[in-house]
Amino acid sequence: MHEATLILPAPAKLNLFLHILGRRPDGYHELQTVFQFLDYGDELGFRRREDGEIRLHTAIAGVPHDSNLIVRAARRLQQEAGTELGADIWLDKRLPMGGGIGGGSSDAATTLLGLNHLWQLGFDLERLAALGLELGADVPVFVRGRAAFASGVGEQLVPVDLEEPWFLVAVPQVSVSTAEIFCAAELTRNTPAIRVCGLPEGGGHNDCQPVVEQRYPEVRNALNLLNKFVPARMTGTGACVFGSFPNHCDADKVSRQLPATLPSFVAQGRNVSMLHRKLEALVQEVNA
Ligand SMILES: C[C@](O)(CO)[C@H](O)COP(=O)(O)OP(=O)(O)OC[C@H]1O[C@@H](n2ccc(N)nc2=O)[C@H](O)[C@@H]1O
Ligand SMILES: Nc1ncnc2c1ncn2[C@@H]1O[C@H](COP(=O)(O)OP(=O)(O)OP(=O)(O)O)[C@@H](O)[C@H]1O
Repeated sequence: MHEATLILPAPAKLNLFLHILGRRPDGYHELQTVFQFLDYGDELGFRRREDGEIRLHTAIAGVPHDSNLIVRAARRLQQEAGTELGADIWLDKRLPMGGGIGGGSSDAATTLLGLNHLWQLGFDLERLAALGLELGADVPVFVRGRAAFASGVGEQLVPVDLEEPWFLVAVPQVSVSTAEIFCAAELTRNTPAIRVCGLPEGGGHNDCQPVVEQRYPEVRNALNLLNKFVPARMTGTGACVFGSFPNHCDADKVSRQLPATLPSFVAQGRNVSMLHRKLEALVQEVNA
């Protein structure tokens, strides 16, 4: 990482609710959700190469180099731009995999924006979000960097201005496959569409939660534990569960009461992604 010339965050997201409205003929699900970013995430380092090679120097156990979303995002951007430049990339992985907090998708988005900057491509967010959607349904929101009400398969985004509470995120020690939950016969797919963009009255619900609770006792236990202190909900297709607090101190107090078998972290909800804050600061530095 110390050889990197550009270091950027890849923040986590929460799905504050997740309604499944139906299934499309291609198997993807129509959904409605609200995404908010956390001020906690992975960190990526980049350095330009002149020989066109894309080299990720940090391995993730179980993910081959060429399947890593970081490498796939870099190659896709390279191809789209027709550039002969390449990159060395380093990753400080902090987000749990299969946690429903979007780690892989956020890494991909940071790669698209980071290399767009490093290679001076000048692609706008619209174009980068379209490339991101080819890599995963959750990538566009990370590319756009604004808390959003999402519909379609998660790619139709309307920015929303939410409160920015502190969240306690508990991390059950299990990885949940998004595809497995969306394929589940018992998943309900008939929540009526809400018409106003934002949080529904009562905060909505997560249709994936009952399915995951049934199949993964670790997630059920985490919800039971957290529910003793605060109304708890699962994010995305799990495994992480969260509750919100008005300040850091209250969230921290509860986190210290959770058993050692259930790791957790405290982070603030953010309407503007840390990635975009950092890139805007870089651009201002250059212009100063
Ligand atoms: C559950 C969410 O995390 C909510 O933010 C996302 O919708 C999932 O986004 P993601 O992890 O980027 O998902 P992808 O990598 O595109 O898809 C993983 C798998 O989830 C299923 N999938 C995903 C999104 C969607 N709207 N409908 C689906 O049915 C598909 O079976 C797909 O094979
Ligand atoms: N850079 C990466 N970081 C994490 N996972 C990656 C990466 N590249 C590829 N993957 C693969 O993607 C899978 C999903 O990872 P991810 O951490 O994004 O899950 P998630 O938090 O459940 O995502 P989402 O909320 O988008 O469903 C992993 O199990 C892994 O096989």
